[in-house]
Amino acid sequence: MTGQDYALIAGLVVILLLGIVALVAGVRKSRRAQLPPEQRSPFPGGAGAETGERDQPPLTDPAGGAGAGAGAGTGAGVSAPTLERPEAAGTRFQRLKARLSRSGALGNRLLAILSRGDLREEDWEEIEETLLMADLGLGPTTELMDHLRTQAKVLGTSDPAAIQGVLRAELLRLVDPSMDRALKIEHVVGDDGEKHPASILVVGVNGAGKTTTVGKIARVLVAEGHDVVLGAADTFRAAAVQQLSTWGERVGVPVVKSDKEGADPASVAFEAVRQGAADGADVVLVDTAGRLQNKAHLMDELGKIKRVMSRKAPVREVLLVLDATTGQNGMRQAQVFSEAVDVTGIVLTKLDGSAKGGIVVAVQRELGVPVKFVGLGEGADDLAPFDAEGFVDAILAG
Ligand SMILES: Nc1nc2c(ncn2[C@@H]2O[C@H](COP(=O)(O)OP(=O)(O)OP(=O)(O)O)[C@@H](O)[C@H]2O)c(=O)[nH]1
Repeated sequence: MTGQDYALIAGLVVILLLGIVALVAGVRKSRRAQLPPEQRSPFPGGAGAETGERDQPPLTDPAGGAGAGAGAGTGAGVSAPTLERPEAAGTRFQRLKARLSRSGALGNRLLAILSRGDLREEDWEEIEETLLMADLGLGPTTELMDHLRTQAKVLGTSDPAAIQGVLRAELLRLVDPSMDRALKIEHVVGDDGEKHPASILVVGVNGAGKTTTVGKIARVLVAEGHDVVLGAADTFRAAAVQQLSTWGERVGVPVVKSDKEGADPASVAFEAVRQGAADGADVVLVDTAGRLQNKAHLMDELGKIKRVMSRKAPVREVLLVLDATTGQNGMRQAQVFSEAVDVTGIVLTKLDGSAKGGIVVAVQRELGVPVKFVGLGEGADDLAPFDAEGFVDAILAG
């Protein structure tokens, strides 16, 4: 070959390389175009001025990392699905709060009683009964009734609007707007002195809505511009793993799971944390199997999952998912779960269509930890950060 031939081949190689680079850049750009826009985040470290544009998790299985038979991936195959753009956290409560009022037996009944004007003993008893039926709990109900009666003596009960104002203020005080409800998602510094993703463990009884909640919280975080990894540690129910994979796929979030049914959930949880750190994710959310609080070995298993997840860095949050319709039974669950794994926040699901909003107060009192999210429907974005004022206004709206 002549020198000219070599020059021609070199030129062709350069053109080919440039073509490949342009193609890869084009694919990445079009993928980013499918992703949610940056939003102002209500969470610490959320998307904002500092975070800038960043790559999202890959759509196909990231390589390796299959300790304990666990692997990560969305199962999306070769063709990249169009990613959904989840609703930002800030607008959700406003959109969904009508569902609380619609279920509003509480507001309607209270307003009907108060509007009678001069309240008699049987009216007071009816108010008390209404609050108890809304699962406010005995202690908070007694407190509220005492304040209400005292104020009624001062203000007189011929002005229903004044008493309603007192009722609103008292309910708000009980719901406690001062509680810190932000999800703790700042990075944690591990024993190795390195920054690790915030890991969040999600627990609760069967059917409370854990898997759905993990998927929904992932969407909230993605909408806020965070990189998330999910851990499918509900290895007991094969459908739960598939369910979580679908949640992940829809927003381009990798899901760490095991190929083996009945695999050790602690191993899957550990692998999720490891994968999250390797990917440089912000948050790792781990789903667990539903368990009855009276099954001691299953409660011990939760403790083990948390310990194993904490090997490199402490678990940031343990969220207890409670079905709001289970009423006082939920309180017992809350106590036992809290003893097993130190619950740091509560997610109340199925508050849509339930007149049991008082459980917010009861469960916060019982555990001393805040309700952080409320589930208000089966739609993918029907989970909202809890807003104390909005909540009280909605349940009183009737
Ligand atoms: N209406 C309504 N339904 C909900 C809400 N949250 C969850 N659900 C429904 O509750 C059902 C159970 O949800 P899952 O997420 O599968 O419950 P789980 O706790 O993971 O179940 P196990 O793994 O069996 O313990 C599903 O049909 C969900 O759609 C909510 O806020 N409102």
